Formats: sequence, C-alpha cells, structure tokens
Amino acid sequence: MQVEAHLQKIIDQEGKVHLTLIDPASQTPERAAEIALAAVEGGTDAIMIGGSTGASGTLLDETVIKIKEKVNVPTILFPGSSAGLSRYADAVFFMSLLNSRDIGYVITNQVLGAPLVYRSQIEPISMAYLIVEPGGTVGWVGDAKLIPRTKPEIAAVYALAGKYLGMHYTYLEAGSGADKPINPEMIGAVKQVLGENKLIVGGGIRDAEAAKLCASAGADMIVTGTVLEEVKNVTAKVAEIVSAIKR
Ligand SMILES: CC(C)=CCC/C(C)=C/CC/C(C)=C/CC/C(C)=C/COP(=O)(O)OP(=O)(O)O
Ligand SMILES: O=P(O)(O)OC[C@@H](O)CO
Ligand SMILES: [Mg+2]
Repeated sequence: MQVEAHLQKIIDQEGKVHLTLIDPASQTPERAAEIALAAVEGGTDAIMIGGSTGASGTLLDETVIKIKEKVNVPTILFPGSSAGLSRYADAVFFMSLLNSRDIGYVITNQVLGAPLVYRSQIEPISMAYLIVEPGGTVGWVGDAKLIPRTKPEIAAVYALAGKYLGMHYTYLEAGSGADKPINPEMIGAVKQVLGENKLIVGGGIRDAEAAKLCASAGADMIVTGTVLEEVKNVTAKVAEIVSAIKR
C-alpha cells in the first residue's frame, strides 16, 4: 500500500494530487526522464508511464529505469495491455475498462498480467477505468461503448459498480488530447457516489483553468500528458496547474 498510502497522504495534506503521464513511445528514455524531472520541479506528485499503442518491452523498461534514476516521486504504470507492465516501476494502475465491449480489456489482460505483478514488487492499485466521449485513441483501441459527455448519470452508475466490485480508484478518461476535458457535472455526479474513494480525471486538460474546474468539481487527482509533450517549459506548465488545484 506504499504508493496508494503516499497519494492519500498528499490528498490529506494538500487537497489534490497532480499526475504526469509519459508515453514511452513519444520520446527517448533520456528525454522522458528529463520531462519527468522538469515535472517534479513544477510540483507533480507521481509519474504515470504508459500509452495506448505500443508502450512495452525494452523501451518501456528503459523509460522506467531512466525516470527512476532522475526523480524520487512514485512511478505508476498505466498499461494498455498486459505488455504494458515493467518490473522496475513502483506501482500499476490495475485497471479494468468497465465500459469496453471487448472482454480482453475487462479481464483477460489483467489475468495475463497478474503473474508478473505477483512475482515483482509492483504495487497494484485497483481502478475502474471509464472512457467518456470523445475517447480518442484509447476509446478506439479499448473498444469502449463511450459514455456520452452529457450523461453524468451513466458515468455515476459505472463508478458505483466499480466501487461495489472493490475498486479503490475510478478514472474518468476523455481520451488523450481531447478537445475538451470531462465536464464538471459528470465529475461531481461521480464523486458524489464514490465518497472517500478516489477519482482521477484526465484527457484534454491543458491549463490551470481547466484543471481547477475539474478539481473543484470533485476530482482528487488531475492527469496531464499531451500538453507536457508540447510546451517548451514543462516546469512552468506543471507549476501553473499544480498551484491551481492544491490548497
Ligand atoms: C492492468 C493490466 C495489466 C492491463 C489493463 C489493460 C486495460 C484495461 C487497458 C485499457 C485500454 C487501454 C488501451 C488503455 C491505455 C491507457 C493509456 C496509456 C492511455 C493514454 O496513453 P497516451 O499515450 O496518452 O495516449 P495515446 O497513446 O492515444 O497517445
Ligand atoms: O494527454 P492528455 O490529454 O493530457 O490526457 C491524459 C490522459 O487522460 C490520457 O490517458
Ligand atoms: Mg501518447
């Protein structure tokens, strides 16, 4: 429970958590580690590592290793399949894509990945992963029956089912690079049924204003990925978002 307990402590002390998502397929391991360090200097709390297409094998391992050499915040895998696991990471979002039509994303990848987690020191953090319109690449890859943006009640019943199945976290995903983040009504409706269970929101969050809207609506953790691949000054961008969500 080390990483999960650590994130809980940050929520208790600072109100919210900021997570930086790094896709191993987007740059070299060295560059990934530079981005991670810059994000930590801006105040990010942990580094998520994963991509919906092809983040696996040596490139994934090397990316995790280089990041761990540079930063001492937790590294959390965000796997697109059982191949998205690396024994070098601290934790894994052990997630089920509850609104997938493909049983592979609901349970089979988890079954295939479980032995590696069991044999290693990676901490599994159970999570209901829910993809909302527009859903982006991950919506297509995960064959998601996309939750309509304007139907918070559908997201809430999925989140409730995940909670009753014992999942500690719920992740509302609009898709990497989405034109708009998840709307505040949906975030509020989901957080209301979750209570103390943690809510992560990501997809299309690119500035302080959007991050603050999501956090104020009830997100416990805010994820940013794409925007940090685009900006020159990663530290400044992360600092802008972090200062908007933390108390
Ligand atoms: C727990 C284990 C072993 C596996 C889980 C397998 C599941 C449920 C995957 C869900 C579907 C999926 C393809 C998720 C990918 C998650 C992810 C890393 C998304 C975002 O990555 P980006 O790199 O930002 O997006 P692009 O790849 O679209 O750029
Ligand atoms: O790349 P962005 O749009 O920040 O999205 C982050 C994450 O929610 C994608 O899985
Ligand atoms: Mg990507």
